[in-house]
Amino acid sequence: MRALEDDLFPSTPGKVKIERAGGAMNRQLHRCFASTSTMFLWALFLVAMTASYLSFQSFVDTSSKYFAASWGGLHWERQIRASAAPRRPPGSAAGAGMSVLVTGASGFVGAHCSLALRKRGDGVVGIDNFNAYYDPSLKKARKALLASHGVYVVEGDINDGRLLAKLFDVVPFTHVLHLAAQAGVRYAMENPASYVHSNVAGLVTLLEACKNADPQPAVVWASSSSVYGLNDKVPFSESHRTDQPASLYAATKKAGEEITHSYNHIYGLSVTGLRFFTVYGPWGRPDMAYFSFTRNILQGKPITVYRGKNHVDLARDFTYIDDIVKGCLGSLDTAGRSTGTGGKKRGPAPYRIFNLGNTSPVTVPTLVSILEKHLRVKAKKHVVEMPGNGDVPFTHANISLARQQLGYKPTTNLDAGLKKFVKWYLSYYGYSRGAKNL
Ligand SMILES: O=C(O)[C@H]1O[C@H](OP(=O)(O)OP(=O)(O)OC[C@H]2O[C@@H](n3ccc(=O)[nH]c3=O)[C@H](O)[C@@H]2O)[C@H](O)[C@@H](O)[C@@H]1O
Repeated sequence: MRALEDDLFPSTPGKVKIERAGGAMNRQLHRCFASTSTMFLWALFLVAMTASYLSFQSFVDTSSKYFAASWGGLHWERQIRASAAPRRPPGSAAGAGMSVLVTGASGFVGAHCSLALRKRGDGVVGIDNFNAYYDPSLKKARKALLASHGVYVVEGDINDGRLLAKLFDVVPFTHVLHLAAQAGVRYAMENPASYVHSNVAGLVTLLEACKNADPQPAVVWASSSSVYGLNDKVPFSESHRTDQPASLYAATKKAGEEITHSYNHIYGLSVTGLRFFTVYGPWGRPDMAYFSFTRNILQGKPITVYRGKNHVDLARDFTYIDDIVKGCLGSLDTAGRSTGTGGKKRGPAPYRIFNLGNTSPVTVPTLVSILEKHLRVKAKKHVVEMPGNGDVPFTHANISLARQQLGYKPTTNLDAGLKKFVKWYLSYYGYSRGAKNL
């Protein structure tokens, strides 16, 4: 059965039939149909134009909303300049002070370093994308803490080259402390693309901005102990093999070391890569074992403890956050200048790599018993063989190079560090007030 619309808007065969029939009546009809189809085409054209206009408008709205809300404008620039201004007393022995762009400033290490820099009088501007890899409310709380000390954190991604260029336009940063990354060894099997996005593409976007900046900043950035991968010579020294990564995470960090080397070589960027060894402490990362174990133990939930082959316990060179902060600030203080300008280097610039570890590995079961002691709760342990998910059986740092060149000297052992972590945890999550709001 033909529908009403079929009669009003005949198909092409119908139109042919009318032409064949001839006659005034048919010509009339033809004109009528011709004008109807022209109207139809015009209507279609108008609908298409309106649709594309509307979608363009919504694109413009969304992006301008994003940019207007996140960055740009005179007020924003004033905030950036104020945050970036060093506040060391004139004539201070430590010099005039640095202006540091800290990426991942609302992350664990980023927040601690930003605060330490600010406290000693350096200028700091943060950038963080507040992604949901772990509870963003913890990142917002760190941001609020930084704001209360006069450190402004821009909400944005290191893949946003326009934003980075704008930041360098507003402030001649002397240093970049690049800590933004997709962290976590095992999560790389779930979301490999996020590692490439942040640790490779994001890194290159950032280095491009640094290379284009005038003056070029010195770059200090977070590599990882995981680059040692299957290396079994202990303790791990910077000269050991790092070409056998055990996870995609490790591979992207190793790629970062090679990528930064090329920017150092071609453009004269001063680069210092820091291989962090399992950093822990207050305001830490909820995805890490010491943190999630604490949460589960307090909630009476079981914890999974991985064990290596032949029932050998896994071990880590757990490093306390305050020691890592000292290593980062020592690296910034000793970083030589970048030598490039206008995309060309004028001479060689420093390229350095340091282990920042604790030099005393502790097994995972020992970590658990220290937590039990400080929490005064017994853990429900579920011991399983380490799955093939990128983990390495142990890490152990040789820190001679960092000691020699940065004056790096870790002073907090795991027991003392976890005591501080537990104190913070209980207070942050309201345990001391009996709220248990986890
Ligand atoms: O040193 C580093 O560079 C890396 O340190 C940590 O990686 P990882 O040492 O694996 O730290 P955790 O995830 O806290 O694991 C610590 C130990 O606990 C074990 N573990 C972890 C989780 C779990 O449920 N059970 C368990 O026994 C792991 O196998 C590992 O031996 C960080 O998560 C990485 O981002 C960082 O780059």
